[in-house]
Amino acid sequence: MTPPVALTVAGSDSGAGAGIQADLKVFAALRVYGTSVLTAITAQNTRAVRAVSPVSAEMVTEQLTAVVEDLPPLAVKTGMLGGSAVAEAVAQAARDGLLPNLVVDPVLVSTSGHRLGAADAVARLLPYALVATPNRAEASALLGWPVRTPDEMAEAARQLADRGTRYVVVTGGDADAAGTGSEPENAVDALWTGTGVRLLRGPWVPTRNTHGTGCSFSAAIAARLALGDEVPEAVTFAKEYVNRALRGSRRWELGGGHGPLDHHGWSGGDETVDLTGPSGERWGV
Ligand SMILES: Nc1ncnc2c1ncn2[C@@H]1O[C@H](COP(=O)(O)OP(=O)(O)OP(=O)(O)O)[C@@H](O)[C@H]1O
Ligand SMILES: Cc1ncc(COP(=O)(O)O)c(N)n1
Repeated sequence: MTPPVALTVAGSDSGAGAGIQADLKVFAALRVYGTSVLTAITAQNTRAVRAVSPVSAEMVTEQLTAVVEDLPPLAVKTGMLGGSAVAEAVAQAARDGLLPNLVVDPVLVSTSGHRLGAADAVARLLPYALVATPNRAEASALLGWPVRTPDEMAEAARQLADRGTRYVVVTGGDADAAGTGSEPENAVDALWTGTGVRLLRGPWVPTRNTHGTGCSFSAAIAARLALGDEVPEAVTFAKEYVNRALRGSRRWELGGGHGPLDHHGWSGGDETVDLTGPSGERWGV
């Protein structure tokens, strides 16, 4: 059967743990045909981003046109955009109706600490997004106040939806969502559904290999939307997928920094995923 098409509009990560490369791996793992529009080239590995070379807004528009006129996507995700000119080129494509089921991952800073984008550039896309997936730092930068606790994540999701995004998931996976500094029991995300907030809890995976979790999460949402899921189902699926991929690469030794995820389930058998939370509840929405 012909697979559905998804599109990622993002930066290249030469280490291939995040960015375009991660997105295409997720699309392939989830049996969706992935297409790509490059917004920037990064010289990057698991330890650091050494250099960034932006792609011009004109070239981004050319790539978008080439893809959508021949391989129209059923869902689209954006990651690293670089500057405002590229963000505006993508926003124009969205206004032209070329980017259905748009998932915006507001990439601002890499796990290794390098600045990859600007909040005002991301903000241009929020009115056209079906789903936005900021982590707490990104939500803080977009809103101008510090987002730390699950209650604050829920409020941030609601406030960001006021910018025109239908569904907002504020992710808290990158640190202890309760702000205590210790290893959390659950990775908590807050999903604004249009009528209220649901907290999504998944078992915390203790691992250093977290490079590309946010990219993989948003790509998995886009892939599931392309396959016909409603947003809450797509988000739940993506959270389970990332959890499995984190567990799979827990013991991998790739690079000296934050290593990548097991996108293809290669570790499958030896890392069983327990889909019940610590208190026995089934997690998800
Ligand atoms: N160690 C972990 N254990 C379980 N789930 C995690 C862990 N880290 C992240 N997640 C989950 O992964 C998804 C992506 O969230 P995260 O907050 O890491 O994105 P991000 O900070 O944008 O990622 P990155 O910037 O590393 O690409 C969320 O559902 C989050 O709960
Ligand atoms: C090209 C590109 N896009 C996105 C990220 C963010 O991913 P992470 O926060 O895991 O470093 C990245 N490092 N590089």
